[in-house]
This record gives sequence, C-alpha cells and structure tokens, in this order.
Amino acid sequence: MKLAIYQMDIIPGKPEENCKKVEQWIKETVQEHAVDAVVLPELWTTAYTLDELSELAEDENNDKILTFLQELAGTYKILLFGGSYAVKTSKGVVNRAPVITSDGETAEIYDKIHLVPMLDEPSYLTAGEKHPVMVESQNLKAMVGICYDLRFPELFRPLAAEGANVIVIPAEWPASRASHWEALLRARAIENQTYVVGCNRAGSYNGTEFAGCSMVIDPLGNTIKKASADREETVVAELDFDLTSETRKNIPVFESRNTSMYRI
Ligand SMILES: O=C(O)CCC(=O)C(=O)O
Repeated sequence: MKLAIYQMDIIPGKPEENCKKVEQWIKETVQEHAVDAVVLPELWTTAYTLDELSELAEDENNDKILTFLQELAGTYKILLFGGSYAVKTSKGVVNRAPVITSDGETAEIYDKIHLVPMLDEPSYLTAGEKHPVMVESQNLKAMVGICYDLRFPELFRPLAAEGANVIVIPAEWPASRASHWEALLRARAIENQTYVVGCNRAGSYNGTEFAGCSMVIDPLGNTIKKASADREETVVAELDFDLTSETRKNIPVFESRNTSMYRI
C-alpha cells in the first residue's frame, strides 16, 4: 500500500482556504504518486484557534467538512485519513478524526479522548467517549489516535493485540517537545509491531513553532521516511504488511503477553 502524508502549514481560522489547499494537494499527490491512502494533520481546517473554535466548528448535523472529505475520497479513490477538525456536538466541541474509504463511505469517527492540559484544551473541547475502531482496507488494519493520545500506550494495545498493522497519528506537535514526538512514535511502532504514521503540521501559530518531522516508522522501529522540521512537505511511503507478520513471528510479544499479571 502506498501512502502520502500532508505536512501542511495551516492557515489559522480559515476553513475554506484550508479546504482549497487540501483539495489541490490531494489532486497533485494522486496524479504524481498514484497513492492508495493519504493522511492529513490535526485541526487542519482552523489550526489551534481555540478561542474561536466554538464559532468555527462544523455542526455535527450539517458537517460540510465530512461531505467534502467523502467527495474527495470517492473522486480520487483513496483511503482518506482525514486528520482532525473541530465539530459541535450536543456534548460540546470535539476534536474529531474521520476515516473515509475509497468509495466515499465513513469508516471511522474518532473524537480525541485525551485533552491537553498544557494547552488548556479541557476549557475549550469535550473529550471523546468512544474507543478507536479498526479500519480495514485491502491488507491494512489501521487505527487512529490524535497527537497527545500518543503518550498513552494503553490506547493502542487492544487493537494491536487484535491485529492492527498501522497506527495513524494526526498532530500539531510543538517543536519544544520534538524529541518526544520521534521517541514516542518509534516506541509505539516497536512495542505494537505496527507501522506508525505521524502526520504533523509545519509552521507556527500564536508563538508556537511546530515540530514538522512527519514520518513513517516500520514495525521494527526503523524510520523509513521523514519530513523536514520546518516547511510544508509531502511524505510518500510504501507499507509492506508482510513485514508486520514476519516481525510478529520473529519476536512473538503478543504470544508472550501475560495479561493476568498486568494491573490495567
Ligand atoms: O503531548 C504533547 O507534547 C503535545 C500534544 C499536543 O500538542 C496536542 O495534542 O495537540
């Protein structure tokens, strides 16, 4: 499976302009690289405009961004990991990550479970209440977690144990903690023996510089593709799911698990 990451420089508070960028990028990327799947970053319609999110958020009952992503996936016949964007629900504004199949169907809607205290997210956002589900397409079995979720290995373990072979992380990870970004992506790949696809944004907003360095890490923990730290970029990688099965055969951690001894 061939996949492309959009390490996007997001225009703050301008969903329509960001949609134009995404549409153009997908068109060019599919033409140039014939990819099967694409990945967008966290909060790509608005950036971290937390003060304005309640106004800028899509209404769950009339979600134009979801329709836009469904049309793009269906038109270009791609599996679309739609990053995330703010959505107004009856419980409050959530940070929502959809996954759309190549026939334009919604396969997953995941709302970020862990809100970031360092960004005061709990004052602006409502935490999701549903565990991520597995998205299956050809030989891919993927799950999505959003940015800060990466710090919680418990979130990924159950689906890895059920056979997930890709973990996708849309993010707006700051440059000040760039070393954590790479180390945690690698750790999740090694412990779960999955590919890990980290799609970070580029650029800066409101005094925060973002880390860029979107990357694809293989099930052995090797970084097979990595973007620059400081500019908009496309990362294209081939995922070979035989490597996931082989790694699990050679280092059979899932057979060695002793779950009765764990406290969670
Ligand atoms: O965990 C971190 O250091 C960064 C998290 C973050 O920026 C986010 O979840 O948006």
